[in-house]
Amino acid sequence: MASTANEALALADRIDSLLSSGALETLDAGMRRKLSEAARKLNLATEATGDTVHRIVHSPLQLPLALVGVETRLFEALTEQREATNLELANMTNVDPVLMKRLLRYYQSFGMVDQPSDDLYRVNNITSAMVSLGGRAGVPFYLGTLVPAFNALPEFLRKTKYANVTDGAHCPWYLGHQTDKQAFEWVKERPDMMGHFMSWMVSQRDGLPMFLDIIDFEKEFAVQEANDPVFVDIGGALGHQCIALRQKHPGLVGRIILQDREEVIQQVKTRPIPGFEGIEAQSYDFFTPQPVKGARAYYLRNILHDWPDHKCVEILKNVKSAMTKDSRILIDEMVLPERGAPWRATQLDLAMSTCFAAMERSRADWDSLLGKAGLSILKIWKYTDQLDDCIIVAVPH
Ligand SMILES: C[S@@+](CC[C@H](N)C(=O)[O-])C[C@H]1O[C@@H](n2cnc3c(N)ncnc32)[C@H](O)[C@@H]1O
Repeated sequence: MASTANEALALADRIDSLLSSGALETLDAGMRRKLSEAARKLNLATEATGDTVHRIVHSPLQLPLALVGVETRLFEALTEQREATNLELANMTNVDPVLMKRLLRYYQSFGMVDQPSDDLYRVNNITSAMVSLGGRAGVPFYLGTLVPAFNALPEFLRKTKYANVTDGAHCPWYLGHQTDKQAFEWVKERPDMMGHFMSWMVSQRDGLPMFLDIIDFEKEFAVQEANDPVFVDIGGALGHQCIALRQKHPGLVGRIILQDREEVIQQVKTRPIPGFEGIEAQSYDFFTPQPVKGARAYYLRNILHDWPDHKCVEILKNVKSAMTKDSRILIDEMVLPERGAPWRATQLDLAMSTCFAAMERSRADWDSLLGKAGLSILKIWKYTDQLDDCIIVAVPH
């Protein structure tokens, strides 16, 4: 007992000295993650009951307060200045200094800024994350679009007697927003949310490996003729994955084609993101037959997780109708493990359920879904631990 207490005390001291040494910044991403996950588990395993309850009941404050920091440009100002006093930050953001002090007190207590002395605040890794494209887009997008649906989840489940949510026309989304519009239709009518949604699609996996890091696409999926479609990104948003492919393999032979809803393709055509040159953009509804025939790779990233099984079968059958013998479907999605699924994955699973009556899937779920669409899995390449993201290569039986 005494030795465990001594070990724990020594560990706490070592953590304190590591934090104050500045040495953490020299660690690579893998080591930082290992440490972060270990600390997270330790934190939860040692949390006192009162702290747990207060952390959870006040958790709905964190996202709105993050939005205040984003909208006032407080995080941006601190990132630019590296460190600043309360009054300097209040002046830079036009926030009442008394309110600013209270906000900063909250942010430092949640590790969102550092406070090296009584009246000095310093940027840290969390402040920088809030200034990244993901922070600037994800924070307002989640608060405006997903949170009302999240809040309706308990009432919805109570009313449906805790049945699994599988009907895209009847899920907490509609109750939370008091709307009859499906989520993509609702977002389409709100240009600010549409802008955040698209930026979030571009940035939500920033800092993680991508499928092109583990697959030599040019070697695996080459075509001979410049006119042959080599990569069709179905529901590819602004085309960031097409651009990544072009940048990774500048000499890749064949057409790279982005497909998405009309309003998204309009944005791509009028305001393309950098690097889109040479990529084709096509409006296409994936609930209709695929117009590009015989492509080498039909790629769907985070598409099927937006839809319940019966709708995914429709989408997949539409791809299948265009495939020739060399065509492959590349599904870029999570394959959830049966045990110990990562937190970034489980929260997305329930977010998909709440907004779309959809889900993240395990290997058994994928086998069952693809079987219903007349497809089999040829191979699965896993490329992230944080979310168990994989490329599932599927072909007709
Ligand atoms: C979750 S996002 C994924 C975007 C992109 N594949 C990625 O991984 O970043 C879903 C995408 O599907 C598109 N989408 C939704 N319904 C569609 C439909 N019926 N036909 C084509 N695209 C659709 C959306 O506009 C959005 O870009």
